[in-house]
Amino acid sequence: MITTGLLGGSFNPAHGAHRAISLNAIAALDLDELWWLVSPGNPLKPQAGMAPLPARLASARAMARRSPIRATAIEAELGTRYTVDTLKKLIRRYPNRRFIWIMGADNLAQLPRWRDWRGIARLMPIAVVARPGYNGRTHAAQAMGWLRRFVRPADQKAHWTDWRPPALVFLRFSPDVRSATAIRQANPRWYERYAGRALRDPLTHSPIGDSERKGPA
Ligand SMILES: Nc1ncnc2c1ncn2[C@@H]1O[C@H](COP(=O)(O)OP(=O)(O)OP(=O)(O)O)[C@@H](O)[C@H]1O
Ligand SMILES: O=C(O)c1ccc[n+]([C@@H]2O[C@H](COP(=O)([O-])O)[C@@H](O)[C@H]2O)c1
Repeated sequence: MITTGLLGGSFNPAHGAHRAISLNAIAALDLDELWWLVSPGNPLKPQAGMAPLPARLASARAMARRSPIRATAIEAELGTRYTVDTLKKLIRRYPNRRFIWIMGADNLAQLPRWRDWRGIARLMPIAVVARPGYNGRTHAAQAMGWLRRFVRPADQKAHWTDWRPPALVFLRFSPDVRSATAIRQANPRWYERYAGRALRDPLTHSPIGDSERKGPA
């Protein structure tokens, strides 16, 4: 079994905190690999301000260099946008892997708005990474109303492959305030440096569509 963490995101763009939490999660959860699932489009985020997928994937590839992190836009190939659909397909497609879903505490807060979020928790264990400004108890009260009974002690995190989902573990690394929002505010045209690149997905080797390279509306 190849243990594989999954960090889904917009990566608009990828930044140092993505890398830092991923490397820390690899160590904490004893992962063989961690995949960044660069989303074709978060169903809850507006299209406006979202850089083209090839630029976001290119930024993720650059940020993941020389590490066990693999940046992929596999959802574009699978034709999925909702996490529950993606995870079902990945489990079917990679039977020799054991997956764990990883997300920042900000995403735990909005999890009840995701399609079939309890179904997601039944598919694989979930690791929630602390993020400055998001306190699990106050911000994620709704999600925790159901998930609290499945919380595992953090000191057992390396044994997550023994857990039968639903199972949830909280990971606390040194707090990292970096965010894609701050990067976009400082440099709204960050994606221009990646314009015009022919791109193959590092995981699936499929060409990544470049239909709208112009940039955010
Ligand atoms: N500084 C951070 N600490 C903990 N988790 C983070 C941090 N930055 C991003 N994440 C997590 O990484 C995943 C992908 O994040 P995303 O691509 O949305 O970056 P972001 O910085 O949150 O973007 P934006 O500011 O545009 O919302 C999410 O699960 C998010 O919670
Ligand atoms: O499945 C859903 O309903 C759903 C709703 C909102 C976000 N997600 C996923 O959550 C992950 C984090 O997204 P983001 O934009 O906050 O980086 C990414 O993989 C999205 O596809 C999934």
